[in-house]
Amino acid sequence: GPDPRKREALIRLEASRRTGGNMTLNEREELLDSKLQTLMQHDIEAGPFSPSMHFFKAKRFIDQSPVFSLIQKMPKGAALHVHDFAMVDVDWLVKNVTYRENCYVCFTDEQTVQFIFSSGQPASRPRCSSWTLLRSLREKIKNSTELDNSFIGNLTLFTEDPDRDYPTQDSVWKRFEQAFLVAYGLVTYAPVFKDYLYEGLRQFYEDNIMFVEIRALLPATYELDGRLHDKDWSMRACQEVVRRFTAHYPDFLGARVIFTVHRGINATEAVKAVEEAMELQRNFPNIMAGFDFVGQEDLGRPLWYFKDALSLPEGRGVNLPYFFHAGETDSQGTDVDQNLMDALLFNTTRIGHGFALARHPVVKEMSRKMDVPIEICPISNQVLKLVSDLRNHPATVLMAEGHPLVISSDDPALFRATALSHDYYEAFMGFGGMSFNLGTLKELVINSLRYSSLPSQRKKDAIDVLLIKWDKFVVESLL
Ligand SMILES: O=c1[nH]cnc2c1ncn2[C@@H]1O[C@H](CO)[C@@H](O)[C@H]1O
Repeated sequence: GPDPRKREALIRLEASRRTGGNMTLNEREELLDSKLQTLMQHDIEAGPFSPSMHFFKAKRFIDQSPVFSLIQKMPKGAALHVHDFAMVDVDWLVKNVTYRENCYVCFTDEQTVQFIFSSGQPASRPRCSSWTLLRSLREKIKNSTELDNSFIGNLTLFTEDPDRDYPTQDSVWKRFEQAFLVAYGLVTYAPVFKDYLYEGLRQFYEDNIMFVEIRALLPATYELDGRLHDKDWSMRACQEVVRRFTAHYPDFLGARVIFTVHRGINATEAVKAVEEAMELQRNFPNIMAGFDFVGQEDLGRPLWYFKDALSLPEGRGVNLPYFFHAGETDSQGTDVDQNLMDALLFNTTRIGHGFALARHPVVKEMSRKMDVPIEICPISNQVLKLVSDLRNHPATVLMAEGHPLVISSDDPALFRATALSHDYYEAFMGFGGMSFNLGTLKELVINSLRYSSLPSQRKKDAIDVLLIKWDKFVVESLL
């Protein structure tokens, strides 16, 4: 029969390969780890949470889990994959922003709403009721709770029965893009744009995050009289807000912007976008991190279609880092399914999602050799219907193999999730079950800074600060 010692050695070898498997834990960390293992065991056995449960149903169970509360207190380093207008809990948008002066609402024929701030009656829009000043509407209906709840419903995807409400990927993506449009009129009002970013950083900081990279469309912002501001204004606004925030919270390291455009644009528009990105990179080197495409990958153009635009920086000797979304798809063998390969050929710094990676063995090897990490966003992948049971997520395999990766949250506000903690919980409990331990979490949080776009010295300092925070977290969690 098999040699038991050889069996032991193989088990240890395999454990050492997985994410965090090679982390050496000190005595205190070992203590916390055994406590953590007990808590995990309890969550797995006592239920009713299971990684097969949709996040919208699982959330109230996760919220009561002691593992979750430990993860909330854990310093999480950086959030590297989040979208501009999906950062702030929508309660803030409704309770704070829509209660400001000069806020108008109109009701669309698709059961949704639009907002605008204006000093006078705004020009009416097609397929939308005439604009009503929210203050007058609220005075008229007296009790605004129902109205406010309907706004919250419009701004998120949250529902009791996600499978009934979103039967297909296309239907959930349609609602998803609609929700961004509802927020649009609020967050592009210039004063709100700044306040939104500040509040977003505050909510991320509160979730024990030190640094954020934001995928931002940088749309024109507007003033009460309709005057518009351009991307330079938005970048300066980001710079100013980040400075103000870090002055107030000195242990926060800041935020950087990955300029994004929709992948539905044509080749000429792409050239213009890449040129704009190069200019932003030149003018705002501290806060600008690079360039990416967004939107539903299956419906958009493949990366290879944009090859001329994407080759411009190299041709001009300009450094424009790429952070491409790729492989956020179930399609196989289509042009879009080549995006993973092309992202690497264009020297992407990281890969957003990479859900299709397991089906591309050569790309997988390349990304490992090039040390290009995959940004895994478990809740987003579940809500947008790439996977239902998280135990079937390709990240289970990637983490078992110790593939370079980071955990992020994509659009926490739309999923009613915390900045990063719910995604960490889902990844931790879903992708590894009892095979994960404190070392897994430690490697994930270190990865988040290691694979950030911070320049190397700042990165080193950031990891030092993180490790000090980590030790403090370990000690405090043992009390
Ligand atoms: O997971 C994602 N994949 C691709 N695009 C996304 C994802 N989440 C959000 N957006 C895109 O980001 C824009 C707001 O900045 C949204 O309009 C949406 O198209």
